[in-house]
Amino acid sequence: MSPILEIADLRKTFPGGVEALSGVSLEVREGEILALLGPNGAGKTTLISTVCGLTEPSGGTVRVAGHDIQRDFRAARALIGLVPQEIALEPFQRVWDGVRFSRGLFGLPRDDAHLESVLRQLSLWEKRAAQTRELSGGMKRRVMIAKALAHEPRVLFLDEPTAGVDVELRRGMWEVVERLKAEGVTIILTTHYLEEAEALADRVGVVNRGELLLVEETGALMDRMGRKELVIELQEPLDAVPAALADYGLELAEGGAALVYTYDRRSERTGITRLLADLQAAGLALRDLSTRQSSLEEIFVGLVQEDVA
Ligand SMILES: Nc1ncnc2c1ncn2[C@@H]1O[C@H](COP(=O)(O)OP(=O)(O)OP(=O)(O)O)[C@@H](O)[C@H]1O
Repeated sequence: MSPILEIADLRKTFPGGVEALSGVSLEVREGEILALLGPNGAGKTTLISTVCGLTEPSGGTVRVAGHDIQRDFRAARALIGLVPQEIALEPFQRVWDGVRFSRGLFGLPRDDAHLESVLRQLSLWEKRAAQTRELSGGMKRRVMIAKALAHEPRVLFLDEPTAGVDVELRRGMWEVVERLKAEGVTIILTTHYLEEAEALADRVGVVNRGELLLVEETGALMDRMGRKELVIELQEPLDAVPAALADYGLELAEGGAALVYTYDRRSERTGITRLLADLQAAGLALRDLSTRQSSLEEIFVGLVQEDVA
């Protein structure tokens, strides 16, 4: 299947000289959720704005379902829904009027059944007659999404959909995103929350200093980069790692009451069996063993540091 979004060597240098995008290439498959992760100022919003035609690229091309965003702007833009970072709504506008207006902007015929289904999907149907000023912050965000979906786009951009919202609202937003995916909408979201990418995304792209460092299946990224730690709790605390165990790169933790061994869970030989035998040979009595996997957060920090080095 050909990708729904094709970005090739996209560049953006702002007047004043900031190079926000320095040659980003990316293909997004229809129906997937792609999360773009990156620190503040990495270029995520610029990437989205450029794809959506709000910022003019300095170079490169963007095609949406084969339509070039510059040469064939109207056709390309009609396929895109954009939910920007900032909530921007008319305080006195009623929810229903707002979504109808958004659809009208694309010159589409009235389709109340579609708008009703969008509002229901976002749990806003009961609020259709409310003015936006009467809504909670979480509802306002959902109204922004409803407006972005009013013209039946095939690709939806969500720029930090859960920035600054509490855990419950964040989970509610994840459900919304998953429902949209089930409807066949391709979703590209930016986030600072690594658990969000891990929970939602089929693939993760890491952006740093205007470059896309990698794009990879979320699970494969975890597998490839995921280190595991074996935490060995000891009966008696230690002052230092015994010299006989120096080869394992163990770290003391919990005030000497635990040793931490880091290994690659994909490698054939993790070294755990030998380590346990050597622990016994060194006369150490164990209280408990546990393992934990490095999170996407640790992977991400590692990647960005590599890029800086
Ligand atoms: N209109 C503009 N004029 C000049 N520079 C800009 C403009 N918009 C963004 N930049 C610069 O481009 C770079 C990338 O910014 P961008 O907003 O795309 O980052 P981001 O990854 O979305 O960050 P955040 O996570 O903080 O939203 C930054 O250095 C920013 O200061």
